[in-house]
Amino acid sequence: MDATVPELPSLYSSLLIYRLVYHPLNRFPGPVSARISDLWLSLQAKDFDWHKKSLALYYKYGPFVRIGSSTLLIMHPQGVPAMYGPQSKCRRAELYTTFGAPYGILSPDPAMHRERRRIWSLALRDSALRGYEARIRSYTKTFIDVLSNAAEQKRSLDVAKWCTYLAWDVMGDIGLDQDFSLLRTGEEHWAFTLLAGWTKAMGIRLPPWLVTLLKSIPASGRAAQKFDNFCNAQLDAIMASEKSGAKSSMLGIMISHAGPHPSQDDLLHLQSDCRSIIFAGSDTSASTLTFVFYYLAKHPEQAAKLRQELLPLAGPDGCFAHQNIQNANHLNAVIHETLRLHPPGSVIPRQTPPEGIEVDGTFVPGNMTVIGSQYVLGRSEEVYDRPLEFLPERWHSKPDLIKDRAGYAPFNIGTHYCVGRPLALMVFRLVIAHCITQFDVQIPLSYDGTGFLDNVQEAHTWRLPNLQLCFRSCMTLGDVGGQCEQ
Ligand code: HEM
Repeated sequence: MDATVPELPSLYSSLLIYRLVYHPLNRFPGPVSARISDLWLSLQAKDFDWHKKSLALYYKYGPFVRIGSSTLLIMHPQGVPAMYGPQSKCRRAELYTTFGAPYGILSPDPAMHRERRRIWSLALRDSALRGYEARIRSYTKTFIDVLSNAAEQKRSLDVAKWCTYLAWDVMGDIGLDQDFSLLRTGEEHWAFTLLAGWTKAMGIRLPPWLVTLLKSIPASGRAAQKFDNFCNAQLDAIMASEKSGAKSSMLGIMISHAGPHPSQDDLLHLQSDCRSIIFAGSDTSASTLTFVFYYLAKHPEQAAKLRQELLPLAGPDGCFAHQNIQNANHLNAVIHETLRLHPPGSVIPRQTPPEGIEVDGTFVPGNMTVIGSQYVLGRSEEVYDRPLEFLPERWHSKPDLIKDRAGYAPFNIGTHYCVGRPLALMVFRLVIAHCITQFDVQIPLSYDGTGFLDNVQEAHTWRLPNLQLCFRSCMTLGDVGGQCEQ
């Protein structure tokens, strides 16, 4: 029977007493208000600095912190295999239902996820990646033209903005067979501005029931609908060209898999996967490249080391083939070290199985939401020696600087690990190799760059502030010398 209005106070008091006194997560420490309401997390996340706040919780309470009525933050390296690993029985948490599920690769249904993942893997297998390589090089060349222009004029440029344009152009072309020309025109595209607004709103981490409610309100649902329409239009455009035989993009490969007469379900899967290509593949790559350039500007000795490793691997025209650099130790180490310190998509929720899970001897009850934090693990003395320093050598010549390898999983592990990992790494290697062998990266004289890390925001992926850096052609370094002005 439904509770009547006079019964509501006693219902809420019982709920309050249960959450405060009898709840199975009660033995875990954490702020008292977090025990009472899941809105506590949204209030913390609303300033888009949850990464800093979770680190503060780790320092105050340790690796297990209760951050919601039934939500536990687990910042223990062994929590990674326990929550996400191949043997883990944890499932995707309810949050995923707000990402357009039940269709596409983000579906919480294991069988549906397996099938969509198989199709994504076809679009990202080695032979497909080889087909994408020349296109990545072509956008890298346009990116280098932008850097060269600024270098010739001895002015700095906003690396965060240009890396974002590069990432969007690459994903647009490889993912959707569309040249959005952001690098060439230097102009934003409205669809990406919309997506940025939407991911930022998602970064507030409202409880899933509230997100669903807000999406049903016409005004707030309109932006999401406009973005969905944009994605669906991309799909329609490729389907039209598919009929004339073009299968050169990830989405094209997925469409061709559905056959000449896709069912309504096939279409819904493709629409959802089209959104995932855009959502998962662009901001993640843009922020990683931006952080790489930031660290190379701060650590010129690392840039020199990279150059020394890479120059002998270049072809006669100065270009790099991915197969020649994919095993370059220091290049890979710079990427790993950057992802260790700034993992995009660090907060990944899971639901524990009814029997619960064990993390290094600590029992976590069943049917709870558990969340890891790669950001915190990347800064933990339990996982790394000198965790706050940028030391790529820990990934090859100084392995002692890593204490527990289980803690490093920026692409996640297990059934849901990032299917785009090989593509992302290929893009990073090609862009970094071409840029760092042609340019020296510097922080301008009049801008010390210290505010950059402080002002980075976290909203599912990173939201980056302006990062002004100078690129100086390696050829001209000798004759002019010194740093450029902002
Ligand atoms: C720096 C680059 C990237 C990072 C750090 C990253 C990270 C991640 C992480 C942590 C997950 C796991 C999410 C979960 O368990 O729920 C994931 C999943 C996923 N990523 Fe990435 N990603 C990156 C780039 C890409 C790219 C370029 C693409 C697309 C081409 C992509 C597509 C996906 C997809 C589709 C999934 C869902 C996989 C599944 O559910 O089976 N990612 N990514």
